[in-house]
Amino acid sequence: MAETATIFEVGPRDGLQNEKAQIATADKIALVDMLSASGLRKIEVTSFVSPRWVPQMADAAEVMAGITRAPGVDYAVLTPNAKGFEAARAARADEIAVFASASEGFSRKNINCSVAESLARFEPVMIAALAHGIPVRGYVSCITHCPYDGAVAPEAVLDVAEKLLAMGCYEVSLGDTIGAATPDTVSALLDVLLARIPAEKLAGHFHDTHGRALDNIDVCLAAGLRTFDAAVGGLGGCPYAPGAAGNVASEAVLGLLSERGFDTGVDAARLAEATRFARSLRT
Ligand SMILES: CC(=O)SCCNC(=O)CCNC(=O)[C@H](O)C(C)(C)COP(=O)(O)OP(=O)(O)OC[C@H]1O[C@@H](n2cnc3c(N)ncnc32)[C@H](O)[C@@H]1OP(=O)(O)O
Ligand SMILES: CC(=O)CC(=O)O
Repeated sequence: MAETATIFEVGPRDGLQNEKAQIATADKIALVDMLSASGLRKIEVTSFVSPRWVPQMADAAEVMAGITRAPGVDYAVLTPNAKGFEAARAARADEIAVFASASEGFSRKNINCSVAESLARFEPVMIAALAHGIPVRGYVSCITHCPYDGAVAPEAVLDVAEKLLAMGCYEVSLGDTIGAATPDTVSALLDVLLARIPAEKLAGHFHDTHGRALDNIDVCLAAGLRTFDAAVGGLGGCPYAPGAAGNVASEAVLGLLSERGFDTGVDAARLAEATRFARSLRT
């Protein structure tokens, strides 16, 4: 029997958050429903962040209320603080994600605080989420490069990842926020991380700015990681990371994982329908 791997679909959130023109709430809902029908088991739907900071996600509650929940699918949302968590809980998110950075420059630009302050802010979110039985995923952005501070040391990533796991995150997703990672830098990072963290606690989150995302995923696969974030149609970018291009496309990750013999449970034809629709939403 084939070994399983997970595609964590982030298109409706990471993919759409950077679109300049406001995308209709109904279209966002339709996209999530198409993704649900494709067999994906993890879908990051939206983020409960400040609408001043990310106007595209201002309709988070409406999107969550409008989607048709498929059995067996976890619908995830980003929550940067307690206010975001309360909104996520009200919206019946199946899981939430807190997001930190390995670099100070990006942390300040993205969430207006230092890395240490962000972790302190996540503490009450974690406590509340775990008390309500809501699993929490952690992100570490800028795993090899920061658009403001330059190269990032693997030890800085390890420090934040270990703190997120110690707080209670079930998994940490390693964000190559501006798509600057290469197989060599990913390999060097994993050498440091895997000496302290089991591979099943880590996920890869690659942007494809320089066309290296699939090569980087291959390195992660060889190291034992089995969960990869991706955005349908290669949508994506981050409003606070100049140079961040789209996330690696879900359909490309599906192709790679299938080629490598992994079972993802995703129906390629259904995903292709969602891909066409996602591309039509690009502004
Ligand atoms: C790599 C990636 O893709 S990461 C994801 C993309 N980036 C993002 O989503 C950026 C998210 N960042 C943010 O939302 C903001 O930086 C914050 C909320 C974390 C911090 O911003 P600050 O301005 O420092 O927040 P602060 O706590 O001072 O509150 C300011 C205002 O925002 C509101 N606010 C704070 N948090 C939230 C929230 N989660 N949801 C909605 N509104 C919020 C406050 O109520 C307050 O509103 P008011 O001025 O009307 O009173
Ligand atoms: C939160 C994210 O979206 C991760 C990243 O790209 O750094």
